[in-house]
Amino acid sequence: MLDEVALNAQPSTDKEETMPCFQTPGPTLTFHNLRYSIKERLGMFSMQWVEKDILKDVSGIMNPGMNAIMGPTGSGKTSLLDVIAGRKDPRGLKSGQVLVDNTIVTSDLRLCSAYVVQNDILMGTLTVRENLAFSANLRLSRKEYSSADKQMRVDSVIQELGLNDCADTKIGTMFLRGVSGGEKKRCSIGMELITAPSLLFLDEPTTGLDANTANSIMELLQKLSKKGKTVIFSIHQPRYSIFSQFDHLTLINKGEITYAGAANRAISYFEDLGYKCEPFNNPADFFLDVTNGTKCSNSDEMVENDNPLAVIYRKSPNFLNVKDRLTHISDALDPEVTKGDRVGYATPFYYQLMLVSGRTIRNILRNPQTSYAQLFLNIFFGILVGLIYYQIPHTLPEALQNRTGAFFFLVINMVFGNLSAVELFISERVLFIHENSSGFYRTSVYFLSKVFADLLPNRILPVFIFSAIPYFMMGLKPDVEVFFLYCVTLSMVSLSAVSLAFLVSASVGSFAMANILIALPYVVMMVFGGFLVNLNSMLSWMSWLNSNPTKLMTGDMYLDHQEIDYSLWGFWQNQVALTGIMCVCLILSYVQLRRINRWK
Ligand SMILES: Nc1ncnc2c1ncn2[C@@H]1O[C@H](COP(=O)(O)OP(=O)(O)OP(=O)(O)O)[C@@H](O)[C@H]1O
Repeated sequence: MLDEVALNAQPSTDKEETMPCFQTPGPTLTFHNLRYSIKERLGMFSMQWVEKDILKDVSGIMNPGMNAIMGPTGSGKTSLLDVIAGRKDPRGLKSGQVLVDNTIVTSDLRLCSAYVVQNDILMGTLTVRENLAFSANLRLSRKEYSSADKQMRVDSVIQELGLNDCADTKIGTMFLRGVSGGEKKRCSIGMELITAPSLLFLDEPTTGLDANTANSIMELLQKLSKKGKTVIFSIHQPRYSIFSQFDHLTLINKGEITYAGAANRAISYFEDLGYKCEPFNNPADFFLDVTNGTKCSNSDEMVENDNPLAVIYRKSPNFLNVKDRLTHISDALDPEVTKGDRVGYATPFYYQLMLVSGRTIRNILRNPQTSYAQLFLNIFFGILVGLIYYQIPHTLPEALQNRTGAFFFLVINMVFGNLSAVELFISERVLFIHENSSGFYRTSVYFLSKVFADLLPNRILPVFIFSAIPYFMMGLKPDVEVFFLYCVTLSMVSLSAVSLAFLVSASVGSFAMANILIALPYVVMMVFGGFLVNLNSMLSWMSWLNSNPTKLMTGDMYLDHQEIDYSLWGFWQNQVALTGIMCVCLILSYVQLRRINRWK
């Protein structure tokens, strides 16, 4: 399906459109008096919350070029980047505005600007080219770009980023060695460059890379900035060759700006304040030392303050100049005109579903361990049950005991054999959040692609194989209709178990939590299912927990003895109940996926 890029050249008829944002040359981004706070509990068990400001009255201007945000760990550089990129929870923004080319932007800016996250988030089983094609197919409108255009865009991004040699190499997973760290970072940048954005945000693009790779990534960004793009990035401790590529530098400490202006004037700014950068010292290290307070000033002007450099910066000509420009922009601002509120998906629902399902299937085929294990487990347990209960006799007491035992075993296997479904949304949670919040596809598309690509191949087909083996080995009724009903019942049990696993998977972010949550209802159902505990002796106040005992179908005599309704409706009401459980769990899973917090 990913090859769609080369196949389908027909124009789209859907009515969706992308926002034609920020064409070259890159926009100027300004931010005014940003105050961003988070809520923190007073103590571990306290019910009281306090507000902590992580950005305090921050203002600035970023023009086309290389704009670096630097500061010590925890100073707020990622928070500033996220707020101006519209990636941070808007509820935390207590005051301030972000403008792009003098127009207010909403947090939907994230859907039409490019943001490269710190930890590369790519589909590991796909090649570099396939990942880029996925981005191109979903994020370029079919009205404006034919398949050939998209193909050309992918090729030119590969060319531009120097990815020719690894274009057809897989990214790599835990089990599969793939491209190098630098190539992965380039591919992550390429995923964003596919839309030819003129505004590009990057969170610590050099972290985790060796010096040379970091340098080449920054050279690449500089090349883009020279073409007129506005490149804004946070960076921790760059070497000199990287620092010398910055056009504009914002230094931040404890959520306040301590310097903002031309990067090559920062040294003289601090020298004027009495700080001396020794010869051969890396200016970037020098600035961090100054901001951290590790370096002392000879100046008497330093005031006794929690963040003295921020106080001094606010009185500096640099800041007064920024303030002046921001006031002019604010005065000319039309509050009715906003950017970012016309943002829609570039491609229609069915097209997204086709591409995302295609990728999911391709991922399963290239990472088939779970599917093989599922199939093997089903065949193994099918034969095991068949051997244990081989040709069940028709005479009492074995007829009854073996049949109830066999059915209990079959149902338990259906339930516990599907525990692997809990990993479905957990393992790809970060990828889903990133792609969904970047406007690749709708939540419903991702959910349905998982349902189609997992339920059918992994959960229904193996059940039929599993069901058939013991059925004939046990010597149950050789009747097509009865065999069909037996398969339907086991499939429904399997689907209900998978749906419950989906719900848990969509609700929590860790496997440990998922295992605890999934085991609980199964154990309760097993105990109160009527097989392990005599229902008649069950405490009356707990009897509401017991499920319909008609699940134990062990022959007319046994059913009569147990006062079980084995009429037509008596049988089908179990299927209806299982279908109900499945539908409720699937709907709730979708609701949970929608509720996942996409904000940082
Ligand atoms: N969503 C959040 N919840 C709680 N605390 C947060 C949140 N976002 C940021 N913070 C806090 O705000 C402060 C600034 O965080 P931020 O990640 O912006 O710093 P940073 O300069 O990028 O640090 P680093 O270099 O270590 O990534 C930190 O103390 C951090 O713990």
